[in-house]
Amino acid sequence: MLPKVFIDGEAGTTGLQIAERLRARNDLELISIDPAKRKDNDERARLMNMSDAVILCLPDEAARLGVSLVTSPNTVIIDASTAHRVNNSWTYGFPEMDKNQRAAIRASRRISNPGCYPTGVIALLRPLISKWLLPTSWPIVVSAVSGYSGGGKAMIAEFEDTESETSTDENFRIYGLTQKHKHPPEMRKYSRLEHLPVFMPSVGRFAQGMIIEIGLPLWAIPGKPKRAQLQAALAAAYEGERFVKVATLAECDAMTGLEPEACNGTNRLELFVFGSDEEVRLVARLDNLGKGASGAAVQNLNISLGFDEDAGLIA
Ligand SMILES: NC(=O)C1=CN([C@@H]2O[C@H](COP(=O)(O)OP(=O)(O)OC[C@H]3O[C@@H](n4cnc5c(N)ncnc54)[C@H](OP(=O)(O)O)[C@@H]3O)[C@@H](O)[C@H]2O)C=CC1
Ligand SMILES: CC(=O)N[C@@H](CCC(=O)OP(=O)(O)O)C(=O)O
Repeated sequence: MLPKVFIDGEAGTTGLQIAERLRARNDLELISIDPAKRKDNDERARLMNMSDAVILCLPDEAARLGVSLVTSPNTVIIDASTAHRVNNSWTYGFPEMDKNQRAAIRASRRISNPGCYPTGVIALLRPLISKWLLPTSWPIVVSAVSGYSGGGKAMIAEFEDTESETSTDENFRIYGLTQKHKHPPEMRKYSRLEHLPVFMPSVGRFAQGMIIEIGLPLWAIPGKPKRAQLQAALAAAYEGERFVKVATLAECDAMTGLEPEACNGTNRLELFVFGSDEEVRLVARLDNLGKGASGAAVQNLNISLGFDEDAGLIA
């Protein structure tokens, strides 16, 4: 019998893209809820408990409630929301983060999908901190820009639907001005930082794709690490990984700019170390709906259910 997979929130931005990646597959059965019953808890519970895996693509509160509906001990939950990302009872669904992480994901029934921005931050910082090239106490400032699909259906309507009450004609804006964004605790925990990073997100008039940047004044860091050491640490950490690509220094030096949409439609995460031995710009690029959400959820599902890790995904 094929494993059954239920996406709760299938009609949302993340859910739709997961369904798109799974619908074409013949190695699993996708269970869909009658749209009229999508907020009926009895029906949700029935479908969840008959499934081998449930992917929650819901706002945080609805995701917490969704988890409480799962009583079957065999059902794996992959939660795309922020609700359980720093909860020690859950496994963080970032397989490339650590050599043991895949095995942890495979053994777990509660997997929390990483946030889109934290995916870039953790991918850049964790190897540098692990190799002692950056002290855990270093003050980190993260600047980032996302496409507007990052804000889900509501933000898509803001940018695309001129009839919407919240319709905007802005092309770009910074946000998260109070430093209360939901992502810094996750960035701190899995990068192994002592302090919360300062987080400076922004959104632009393009649907999908994102860039995350961290500037490091190497001259000020104890031990004065060289740019090549940083690049080598990243390249070593992700050697052999099909979805994480670390640019060589020559590739970085040949570039004069970087746009955020190049990974769209893929599950790729690209990492760059620009600059000199004095100052570097660490950069991550990904599709917020690819490795930042839906692609990552499918990758975790594949690991959890024992499929090829890249089934349904584009590297
Ligand atoms: N968009 C992105 O780039 C990313 C999103 N995520 C996370 O994924 C989750 C979903 O986000 P996204 O897809 O963007 O959001 P959307 O707003 O696009 O979709 C959310 C879906 O959840 C449904 N929903 C809301 N409340 C309930 C409820 N109580 N019971 C059942 N269904 C409900 C909505 O139904 P309806 O609107 O029809 O009522 C909608 O279909 C969020 O936690 C988000 O943080 C994670 C990484 C990136
Ligand atoms: C442009 C925009 O608004 N982006 C969202 C991030 C996407 C998201 O929903 O966050 P998760 O990755 O944690 O689920 C935000 O900043 O809240």
